[in-house]
Amino acid sequence: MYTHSEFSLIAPAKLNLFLHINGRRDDGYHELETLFTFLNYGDELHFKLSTDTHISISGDTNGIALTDNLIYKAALLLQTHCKVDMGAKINLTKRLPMGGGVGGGSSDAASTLLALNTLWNTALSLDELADLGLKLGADVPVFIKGKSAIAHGIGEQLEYLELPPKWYCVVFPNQHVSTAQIFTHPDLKRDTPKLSGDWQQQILTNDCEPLVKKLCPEVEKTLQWLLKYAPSKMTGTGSCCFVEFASQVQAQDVLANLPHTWQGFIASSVSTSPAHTELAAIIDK
Ligand SMILES: C[C@@](CO)(OP(=O)(O)O)[C@H](O)COP(=O)(O)OP(=O)(O)OC[C@H]1O[C@@H](n2ccc(N)nc2=O)[C@H](O)[C@@H]1O
Ligand SMILES: Nc1ncnc2c1ncn2[C@@H]1O[C@H](COP(=O)(O)OP(=O)(O)O)[C@@H](O)[C@H]1O
Repeated sequence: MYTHSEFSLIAPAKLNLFLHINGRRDDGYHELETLFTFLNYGDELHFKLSTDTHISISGDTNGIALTDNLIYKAALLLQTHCKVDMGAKINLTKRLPMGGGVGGGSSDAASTLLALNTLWNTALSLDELADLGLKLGADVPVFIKGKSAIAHGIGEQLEYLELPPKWYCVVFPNQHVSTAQIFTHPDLKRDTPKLSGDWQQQILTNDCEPLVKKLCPEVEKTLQWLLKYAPSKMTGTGSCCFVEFASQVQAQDVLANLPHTWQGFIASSVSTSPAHTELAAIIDK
């Protein structure tokens, strides 16, 4: 039984190293194949147990109403599902750009479920938490499971794999892209055949990239600018773009030269989500 009453937990960024869209289901969701990796960089959440059932969020709420915040939705879902008679005071330090394709909202939700499952001693398994998380967003289960993976289905069927660690420079071109807008657009490419054979021998792209480049010229500019350094890609439905390197210095060099109109960060990839690594250390204390 976990007996401490407060701790902090990271909500890491993800990158989609490729994203193929294989079709559209009758409910509007898309069948995907996408490679998720986690970064050692993210939002910071602080959780403090309350003896009443109130759930509050302070810090960088960025104008999102309490009941719309995925952190609140996650906390309420777990509280209701497990009939918990405690609450939580949650503080958010936001570092991940919103609507940037690095999964900040989904990661915040997943870290909230992981943290409160510990703080409230609800003892749900990762499978049970992932099933709950899927109600909040297609990306939440991968953050709950916390292992780099190729996702199938709508993003919830996970095939785990180890990836060699790399350094990334991730650039946010100061434009937010709505996932729903991209997935409802008539021009989105939706007919990429499913992967067969060794995926590492195939051409792996992001099917959202051509459409987002057309809709957001700043994304096109960012991808072009990054090409000076390495092959550039967009993550998820955008708008963040990234380049991959073997060493930190190479990633740092790109960041040092970034035009002032954009924002960026560098981070290394990890096969296990840093939220899981941190939580294991907290529980062991
Ligand atoms: C595309 C991806 C790839 O990682 O990333 P983002 O760019 O958003 O981070 C995700 O699958 C996004 O996951 P998430 O952001 O949790 O999606 P949801 O909240 O469930 O859905 C947002 C919108 O996208 C659509 N959607 C989402 C996932 C999917 N496989 N098909 C869809 O058509 C939904 O219909 C909804 O209108
Ligand atoms: N805690 C949160 N952090 C970020 N976005 C949130 C949060 N709660 C709700 N949202 C909503 O979810 C939308 C998508 O956010 P985010 O996950 O950052 O984008 P993406 O899926 O492109 O990475 C935001 O535009 C915002 O309206």
